[in-house]
Parts: sequence; structure tokens; C-alpha cells
Amino acid sequence: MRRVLVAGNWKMHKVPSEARVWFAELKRLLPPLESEAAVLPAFPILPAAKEVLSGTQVAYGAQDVSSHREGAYTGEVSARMLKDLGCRYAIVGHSERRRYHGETDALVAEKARRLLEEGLTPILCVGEPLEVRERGEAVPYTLAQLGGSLEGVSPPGPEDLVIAYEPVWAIGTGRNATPEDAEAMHQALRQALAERYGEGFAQRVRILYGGSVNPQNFADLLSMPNVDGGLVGGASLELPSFLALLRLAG
Ligand SMILES: O=C[C@H](O)COP(=O)(O)O
Repeated sequence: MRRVLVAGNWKMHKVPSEARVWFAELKRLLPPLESEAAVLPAFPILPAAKEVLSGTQVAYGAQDVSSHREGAYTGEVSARMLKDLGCRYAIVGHSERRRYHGETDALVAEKARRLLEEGLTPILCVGEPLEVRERGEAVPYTLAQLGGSLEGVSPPGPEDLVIAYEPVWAIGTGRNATPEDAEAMHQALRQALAERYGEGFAQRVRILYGGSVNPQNFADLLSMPNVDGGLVGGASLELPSFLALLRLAG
């Protein structure tokens, strides 16, 4: 019912020439997939993604987008530019953007709206820092973040939005959430989505888990009924581990 998505967030790794070789190798080695694969490289790599991955089973997208549509906004990249480059997805609200660039829920919602206006699918990230989990407040904290980040966001259908639960303490640490903790959070997120968009929508929207996903832990995470794939950082950079994740996703 919900097609598993394995999305590789490359963050600020690889240069365009390295990425071009990687994409060509991926194309050569890609097994037939029932799940969906996507790569999310840095902006300067997107033209290479378009050139090599267009027409393949592998979607691609960006890690961020401007909240502005067009104009005198030095350094910004618009949703329309991403659309022109053939992107299907863009991440919004990654914890690294929230933390290092002061992005608020309101700004994240604005960015999600810009993407939807251009027919792109936001991969909207939420998740709690360690001290919040230790206080036992992970669920209300993350649900509040979800609510604020979806303010005024009206996806036409459930395929037009992806949520990623990424506990901050699990990102790049080698310490992933247990499948049970991830499942409990995903259930709570789906319930909140049902309240906002209706039960039918919530049952079809994909909720990814992110945070130290690797080929050793992915199958257990995926076995949870409400975990619909992974937003993968480190383990998406090397082709063998990305391919291993795709094989586990089926
Ligand atoms: O967007 C991806 C996440 O931040 C996870 O990164 P990681 O797999 O390196 O922990």
C-alpha cells in the first residue's frame, strides 16, 4: 500500500565529478526494484543527477529550498529551479538546518509550500534532541514540531508529502532508535497526520526513519508496520551499502 522509499541524503559530501561516476555505477548495478530509490545530493550535483539518472528508476532531489519564489535573494535556490532540474523531492527542516541555520517551524512550512506549488514533494524532517528524549517528552515535542512545520501546508495527495522522523541523537552517531521506539513515534506521527488531513491520507503517506540507518539495522526497522523506508546519511555515500539498503527494501 505504501511503497518503501530509500532516500540517500548526501549532505555536504562528494563533488560533481565524483557524483557523476557514482551515478553511472549505480545505474549499471541497480537491481529491479519494487521499492523506490532517491538520492539527495548538494545543489551543484543536481545537473549530473539529471544527466545520468533521468529515465531510470532512481529519483533525485535537493536537501533544501528557498522560502522565496524568485527575486533578489542572494545565495538562495528556488523550487522552480529544482523543478527545472528534474527534482522530485527536497528535504525541508532537517535538524542540521534547524540547528546550524536557525530554521523555525514557520520557515520550514513556508519552504514546504514553495515545493508543493511547483509539484515537488517535501521530505519534511522532525525529531527530538537527546535531552528531550531523556525527559520522556519525545512524542509531544516531535508532534509539536510536525504541527508547526505543516502549518498552511496542503499537499494535494498523500504521495505529495513524505515525513522523516530523525531523532537528533541518532544522526551520524552510530546509535539508531530501536525499531520499537521508531514504531511508537511513527504511529504517533501518523495519528497526528490523520487528525490534520484525514485517515485515508494518513494511511497512505510515507513516514521514513532516519538516524544511523545501515545495512545491519535496516531490515529490523523496516519490519515495523509504520516505518516506510529510510532517510539515510552516511550509509548512502558508498555504493555497496546503498545497494545493500535497496536490496533489503526489496
Ligand atoms: O538525513 C539523514 C540523517 O541525518 C541521517 O544521517 P546518518 O544516516 O548519517 O545518521
